[in-house]
Amino acid sequence: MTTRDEGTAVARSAVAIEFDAVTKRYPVRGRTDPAPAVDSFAAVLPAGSLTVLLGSSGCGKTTLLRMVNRMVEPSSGRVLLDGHDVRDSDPVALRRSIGYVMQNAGLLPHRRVLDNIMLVPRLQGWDRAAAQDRAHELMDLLGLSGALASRYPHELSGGQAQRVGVARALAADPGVLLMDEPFGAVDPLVRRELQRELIRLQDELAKTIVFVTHDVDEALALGDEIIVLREGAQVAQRGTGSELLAAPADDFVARFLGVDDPHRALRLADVAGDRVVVDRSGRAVGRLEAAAVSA
Ligand SMILES: Nc1ncnc2c1ncn2[C@@H]1O[C@H](COP(=O)(O)OP(=O)(O)OP(=O)(O)O)[C@@H](O)[C@H]1O
Repeated sequence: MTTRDEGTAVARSAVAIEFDAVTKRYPVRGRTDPAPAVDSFAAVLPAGSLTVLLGSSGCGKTTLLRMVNRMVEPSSGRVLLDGHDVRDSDPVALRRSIGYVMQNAGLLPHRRVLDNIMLVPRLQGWDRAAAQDRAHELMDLLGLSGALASRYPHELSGGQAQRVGVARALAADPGVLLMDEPFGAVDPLVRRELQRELIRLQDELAKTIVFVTHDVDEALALGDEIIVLREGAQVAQRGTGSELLAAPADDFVARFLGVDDPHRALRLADVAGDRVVVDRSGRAVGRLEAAAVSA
C-alpha cells in the first residue's frame, strides 16, 4: 500500500493545456464526409487559469473537454498537458489523474458520500486511512457537514451532490479540473453559491480549470478567460469578460452575450467599491479583473 504522498501520481501544481489543431468527426449514418463536431480548434490554456468554453448546444464544448482526458479521441491534432501528448498516457491512468465534474455529479449510487470521494485515491493505491483523511479534508473544504459522509447520493440535495462531485474530482489533487455544465441542474440561488465557492476554491488551489457552460452570466462570473464558440468549436472570440463586453468581435458575439439586448442591457457599475457587471435590474452577474478596473 502507498501513503497519500507516494500515491499522488499527478503533480500537485497546475498543468498547461494545449489544443493543437484538434478536429473530431463523429460518424454520421448516411454521410461519408460529415461536418466535424470540432474543426481544427487551437488554444493554449495557461497553468492555473480558469477558462470557460461558452457556446450554444451542440457547438462542440463537451467534445473538446473530453479530448483532454481521452474520453474522446481526436480525428486529427493533439492535446498536450505540459507539453506531453495525452495519447502517450494510458487512458485509465490519465482519467484518474484529471478531475472531471459533470452536470449530474455522476456519483456512484450504491456508495456512501465518503466512499465516493475516496474512490480515485483508493484506485491510485492510497491506503484507506490516507484516503479517508483526504475525503474528510475535501468535505470540509467544500463546506459539506461531516454528517453527510455516511449518506447515499439519493439522500443529498442537488447542491450537496454537486459539492460532493467537486470534492471527488479534487480528491487525488489533480493538476487539471474539467467541469461540464457542473451547476446546470441546480436552482439559481444554489448555482450562484456554488459559483462563489468555486472562485474561492480556485483562489486557494489554483488548478487549471476548463469550465463548459452555455450560460453567459456564469461565464462572466467565473472565467479568467472566456472562449466563445460557434458551431464546430470555431472560436468566435476569446478574452476576459470585460474585454468581450467592451468590444464584442461581431454580431454573433454581441447577440450571444446579450450586449445589444435591451432586456438584459449589461453594464458596468460600482457596487460596494467594486467594479462589477450588472444586468438591467441591477443584479451583479460578474466581476471585473484588476486590469479592467484601472482602465
Ligand atoms: N458520440 C457521438 N456520435 C455522433 N455525434 C456526436 C457524438 N457526440 C457528440 N456528437 C455531435 O457532435 C456535436 C457536438 O456535440 P457536443 O456534445 O460536443 O456539443 P456541446 O456544445 O457540448 O453541446 P451541449 O451544450 O448540448 O452539451 C453535436 O452535433 C453532437 O450531436
